[in-house]
Amino acid sequence: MSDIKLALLGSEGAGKTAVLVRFLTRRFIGEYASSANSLYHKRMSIDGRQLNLEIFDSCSQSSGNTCIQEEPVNWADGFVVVYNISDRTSFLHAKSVLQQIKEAREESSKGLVDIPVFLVGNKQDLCNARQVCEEEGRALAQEERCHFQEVSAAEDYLEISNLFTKLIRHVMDNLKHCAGRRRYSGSKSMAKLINNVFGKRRKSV
Ligand SMILES: Nc1nc2c(ncn2[C@@H]2O[C@H](COP(=O)(O)OP(=O)(O)OP(=O)(O)O)[C@@H](O)[C@H]2O)c(=O)[nH]1
Repeated sequence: MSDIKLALLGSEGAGKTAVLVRFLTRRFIGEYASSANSLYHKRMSIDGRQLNLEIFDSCSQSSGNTCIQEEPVNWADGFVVVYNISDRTSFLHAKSVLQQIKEAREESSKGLVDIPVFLVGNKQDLCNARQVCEEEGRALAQEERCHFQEVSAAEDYLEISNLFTKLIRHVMDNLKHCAGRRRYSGSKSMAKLINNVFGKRRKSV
């Protein structure tokens, strides 16, 4: 059984929880009362391999209290960075998060290890209020060497499921590639990035 750890990052209201809940339950729940970071657990099978998935969902309204007991820098094996296509500020925030991940990655691995990242433009159903065009999202993803997909947590299940599957496959390949080496060395900025968003609440779906 492989352990795969993912973290969802993005600005307040971008739809991180909605995207994640869609993936985990196939359902869209309009409102989430959460005001804390959450850790979701799911067992699943991909390509015949059993996986123990842990997904950290950061909450922008959490007090930001920090520190997991284990070394935080080793925590996430992959990231999903979510913005809202009808909110340019959330896109700029996603851009800054991608840059932080990139810096942390460069610092921790000297470019040897790529941490898989998916940039997700959510709320595609609100295209009449669109503030970020799809090409901008794709261009940013190219610049930051990550995957890109626009979705609607409100309307899509398949696309969201496919994007998580793609990310998880990429993480599995990456972990195979890193086997025998230390996954990521101690990077202060990666620790800071995770620490900034990590809380201890746990949820099982
Ligand atoms: N129209 C539309 N609304 C969405 C979609 N995804 C999420 N929402 C709504 O956007 C609001 C915020 O969604 P959340 O999933 O709570 O966003 P979040 O990024 O987890 O927000 P924080 O927990 O505050 O960081 C909620 O009212 C959702 O119903 C979508 O694809 N389309």
